[in-house]
Amino acid sequence: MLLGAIADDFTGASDLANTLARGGMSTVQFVGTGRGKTDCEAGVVALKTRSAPVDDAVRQSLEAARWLLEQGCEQIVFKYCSTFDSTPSGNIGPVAEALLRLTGTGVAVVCPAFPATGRRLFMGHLFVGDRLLSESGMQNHPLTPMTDPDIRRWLQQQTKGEIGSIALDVVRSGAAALRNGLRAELTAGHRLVVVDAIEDDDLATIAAAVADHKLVTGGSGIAQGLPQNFRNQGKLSGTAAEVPLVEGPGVVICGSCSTTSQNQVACHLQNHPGLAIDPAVLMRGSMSVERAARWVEANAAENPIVYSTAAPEVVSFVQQRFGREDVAEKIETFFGGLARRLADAGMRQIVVGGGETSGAVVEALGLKNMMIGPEIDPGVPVLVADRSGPLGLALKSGNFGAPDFFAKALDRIAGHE
Ligand SMILES: Nc1ncnc2c1ncn2[C@@H]1O[C@H](COP(=O)(O)OP(=O)(O)O)[C@@H](O)[C@H]1O
Ligand SMILES: O=C(O)[C@@H](O)C(=O)COP(=O)(O)O
Repeated sequence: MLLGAIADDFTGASDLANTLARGGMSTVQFVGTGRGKTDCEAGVVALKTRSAPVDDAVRQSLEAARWLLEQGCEQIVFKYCSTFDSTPSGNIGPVAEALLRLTGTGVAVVCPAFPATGRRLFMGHLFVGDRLLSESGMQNHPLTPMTDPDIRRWLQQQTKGEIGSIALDVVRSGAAALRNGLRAELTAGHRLVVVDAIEDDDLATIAAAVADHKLVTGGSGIAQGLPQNFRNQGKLSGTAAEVPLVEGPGVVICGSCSTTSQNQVACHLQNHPGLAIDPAVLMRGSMSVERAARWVEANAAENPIVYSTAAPEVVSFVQQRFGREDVAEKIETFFGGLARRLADAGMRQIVVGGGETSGAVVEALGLKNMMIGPEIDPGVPVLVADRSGPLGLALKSGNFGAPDFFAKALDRIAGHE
């Protein structure tokens, strides 16, 4: 393994794995460490640490990094969300600082930009499309409401060290100027440096500037140029793994409440049967995995959807009543159990909406690793795992994908255009 990545959630991991695979590195997404096939050029370890307690997130990330370094990785990427999902008390800052120490790195870039999905960083401020992050809908996220678009200020609340920043004009001056800028930041005692990027070319410049950095942090955009660094050194084989097609039956599970997911759920419901999961009903114990599974099986021929997706006011009402973490855990456990019950009974395609939800589903399925198939929409590939035969998956970030993503994902897993 040449490049090792640690992703703080499962949709983020598949987003990054997709970028590295498209960049020409043979890539595997691991669920936890030390398991399954390691003969790849890039390994992405998917963790579910985005909303975990800080100490837990740091411990798991360090364990993953140590394992990747043992596999021979020359560079470690810490992948977080392109909308910088975190709270003022963590976890991006503490994990990044712990990885700086572990890898003996002086300075690392911080860049969540992902222009293909509208995430652009200018003067340290993050935009989603034409809106500041804090007006993009992300301010209503159920677990990590992003209420400040200034990434320097947000990250500063999470770290012990002082945060540096490099503006777009330095990036546009080229990789050498950026390297000098990073050195100056290090001299000033800034070891995590927020770097502007608004176009793919900016990301390519940043990637070239950090070719010899042991640690790189960012969204998946930052990884677009990294395979080229290894190619320049003649280290890539140029061979990609064959990923099998997987025919149905299929189901969609959505626990994301983002604006994008709300539209995608509504779109899928126009032509497919749906089962809405009311968290209050779940909390009272009046809906069981078995009941939902029977409903899915009765509708299996029509690619049904099971979802807890709801509007912000509905989400905050139920959170006030039962507690934010308790509700999230109940829903995630339910969806994990549902996926396992369905896969045990022969479901071969599972499309999931939401990062935490995807983590719960993949962990409940007990998968070891996943091969990376074709891209469905920017940032979301087909994944194929082995679970008594091939199991086709798509793990969709809450904010990614076209309105018809769910139907398209099921088609793509089966190899239908
Ligand atoms: N109706 C709801 N009310 C409250 N919380 C919900 C509801 N539906 C889902 N959740 C929780 O909200 C979180 C959504 O996070 P996630 O799955 O990561 O989606 P996203 O990718 O949009 O961030 C999960 O923990 C999920 O269990
Ligand atoms: O960087 C991104 O936006 C995604 O890769 C990602 O991390 C998705 O997280 P969720 O929106 O929580 O699914």
